[in-house]
Amino acid sequence: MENHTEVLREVFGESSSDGEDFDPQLEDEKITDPIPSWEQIKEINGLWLCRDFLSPQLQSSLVSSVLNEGWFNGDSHNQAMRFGDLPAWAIELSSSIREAVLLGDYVSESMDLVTSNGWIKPCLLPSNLLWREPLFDQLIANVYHPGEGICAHVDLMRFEDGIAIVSLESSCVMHFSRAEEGGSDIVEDGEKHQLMSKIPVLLTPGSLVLMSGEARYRWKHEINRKPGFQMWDGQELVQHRRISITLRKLRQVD
Ligand SMILES: O=C(O)CCC(=O)C(=O)O
Ligand SMILES: [Fe+2]
Repeated sequence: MENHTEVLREVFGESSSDGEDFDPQLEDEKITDPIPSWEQIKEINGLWLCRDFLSPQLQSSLVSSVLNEGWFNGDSHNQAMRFGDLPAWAIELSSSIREAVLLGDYVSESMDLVTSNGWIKPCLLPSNLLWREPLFDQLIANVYHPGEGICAHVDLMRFEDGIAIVSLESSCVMHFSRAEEGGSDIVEDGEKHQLMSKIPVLLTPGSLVLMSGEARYRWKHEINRKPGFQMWDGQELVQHRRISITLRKLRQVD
């Protein structure tokens, strides 16, 4: 962000003091409590994870809001999509995402921008995406029972760049693999194995994933919850129901 003071002023309001210039240092406690901690997935440009995005209370209230929509009342339904006007809770969720990005960028930019080797810290989400209106206008809520997941895919091109996924309930491992075809495949015992290894990312309840740029367009993501695939730290994760909320923006058609 170019001017954080302005941005923070806009989002969090004026300083409570007497009209003096806004001083982020003085405002620290108000605006950085709690500070979201963002982790960059180093192997994949544009992939960020915020593990403490939603407190346990906010997680349960979000689960209630989703279930209260009645989308999953029949056993056969495990996915719901909404376009355009999103439910109030989803609009609130979008605002919290924008806020978490702003706070994350604010915290990292308050440190030295340029490191000793001249490398500039990448931002969480390019500002043209962060400030578009609305930030998101499409949502998918998925409910996964134990053993259920989602095949490797790149999200459809009908959606713009900048995709957010909020995870609730059971933890899972999402794997990322390069979307490029051919090149590095080898054939062994009649099966195709990709030389390129998959990058595992642990999605704990209440976490937020942000995908933009390469992470969104050049990497596939998948969740394989078949036995043996949900390994983390040498242990297989115990599976319960998992709910995810994916937020995206539809591409404008000219
Ligand atoms: O459930 C998830 O965490 C991912 C969902 C997803 O990738 C999608 O709906 O495109
Ligand atoms: Fe996806």
